[in-house]
Amino acid sequence: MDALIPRPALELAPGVVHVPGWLGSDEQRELVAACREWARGPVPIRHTRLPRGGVMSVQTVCVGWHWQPYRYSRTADDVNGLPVAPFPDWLVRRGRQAVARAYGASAAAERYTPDTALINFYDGDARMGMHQDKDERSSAPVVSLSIGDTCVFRVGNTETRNRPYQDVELVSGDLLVFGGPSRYIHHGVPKVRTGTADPDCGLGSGRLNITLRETGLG
Ligand SMILES: O=C(O)CCC(=O)C(=O)O
Ligand SMILES: [Fe+2]
Repeated sequence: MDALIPRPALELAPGVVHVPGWLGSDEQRELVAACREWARGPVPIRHTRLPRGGVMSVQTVCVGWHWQPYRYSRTADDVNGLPVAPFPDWLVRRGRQAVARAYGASAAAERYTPDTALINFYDGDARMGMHQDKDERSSAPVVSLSIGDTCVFRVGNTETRNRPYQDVELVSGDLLVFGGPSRYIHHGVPKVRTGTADPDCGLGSGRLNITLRETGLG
């Protein structure tokens, strides 16, 4: 849905680029359809268990490599032990397009080869606390795609989980890339605005976020 007031692409901090409306409705629906399949199996989407006994409020399924706190493996040892679905070539290409859009076309964007996707589904009161994505051995950028309900995404700093930070709204179809000096920023999702999804995005309710990453694992 085109906003009445256009939202320009912005570099929020060095290496953090927000591109509103990067994905069209058709592209969003294709991603939603792919995520629905991955959510069914071979490893079903679930609330990730944390080492101290809690569970995350978001539901997550992984492609390429399985993430569990705080490591990657080929098999989902904390779910059903099965190998996760392979990372498709079309998603590598999508990741390269995202990096090129955010940072400009370059040899580095062409070399970007994400090999894991974490697919998070937020419903009800699901949120994500401030954290760093630091279980990857590669320092290549993280590409984040948002579909469905709008959320408040908190862009923090590399030093602490606290201020300074800035809050941005991620709307259905938005791209956010964080890399370079901001690859290890703390970030989180303090709020999802229930019922704000674009009706054309393919998701009836809730919010879907897909992050593409290079694990740097062989
Ligand atoms: O849902 C989001 O926008 C962020 C997800 C995230 O930070 C993560 O999966 O590590
Ligand atoms: Fe993250």
